[in-house]
Amino acid sequence: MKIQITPERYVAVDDYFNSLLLADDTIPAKVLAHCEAHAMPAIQVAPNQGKLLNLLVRLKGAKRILELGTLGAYSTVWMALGMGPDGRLLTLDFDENYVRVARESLRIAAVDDRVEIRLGRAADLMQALIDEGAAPFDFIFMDADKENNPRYLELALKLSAPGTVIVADNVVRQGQILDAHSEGSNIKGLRRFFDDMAGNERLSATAFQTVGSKGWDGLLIAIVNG
Ligand SMILES: C[S@@+](CC[C@H](N)C(=O)[O-])C[C@H]1O[C@@H](n2cnc3c(N)ncnc32)[C@H](O)[C@@H]1O
Repeated sequence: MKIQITPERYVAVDDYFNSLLLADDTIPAKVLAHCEAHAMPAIQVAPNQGKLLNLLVRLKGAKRILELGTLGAYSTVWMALGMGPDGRLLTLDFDENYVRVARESLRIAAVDDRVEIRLGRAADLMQALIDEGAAPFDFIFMDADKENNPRYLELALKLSAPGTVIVADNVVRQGQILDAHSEGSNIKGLRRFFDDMAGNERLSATAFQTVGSKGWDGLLIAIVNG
């Protein structure tokens, strides 16, 4: 039998896995429904990627998490549920309307006691954390504008310690990452980000492609070396 590889088939495989493996994850599902009801752009992580973040947080035993790019707090909630009640998560976004929806998401998920949202430009807020001598984070999820990823990496390293895990979303962008001559600011930013990763002895990293409901994209996962 010749198997047809189609976008629909990738989505069907995700649906199959999610129906079995995410069936008990009812809280993030409620948060996603809340985001959809408020017409948030559907640019949040896919459910199986949210679960991956949750598992990575648990594998790491992360108790201090920084997120760049909150949107409706869907990924935030997945990570907050993974770190448990004694963890603290700080998430940054510059869009007041998104933050309003996100605050409600945190209440729906009952994690508002352990998650703080700061409103502003991610780079400015990260610099403020450095200036105030914030303790290192043990997990950093980069999911704001990709144009500034090189700057975010530089700042993230100042907010890290050996063992800090850094995850970055949307690093494939339908394969556009291969376009060395792209004029797109996001692709330029991502390509510089990969160059900076590659040339940095403090980091060990890998990246992989994802397909499914979010199209063809990918994640990068890195650890700060000891
Ligand atoms: C892809 S969405 C985040 C999705 C979210 N992490 C999730 O998976 O549920 C990107 C978010 O980054 C925010 N953003 C973009 N540029 C930013 C910047 N320079 N500073 C702060 N937030 C920014 C946008 O407002 C948007 O909410």
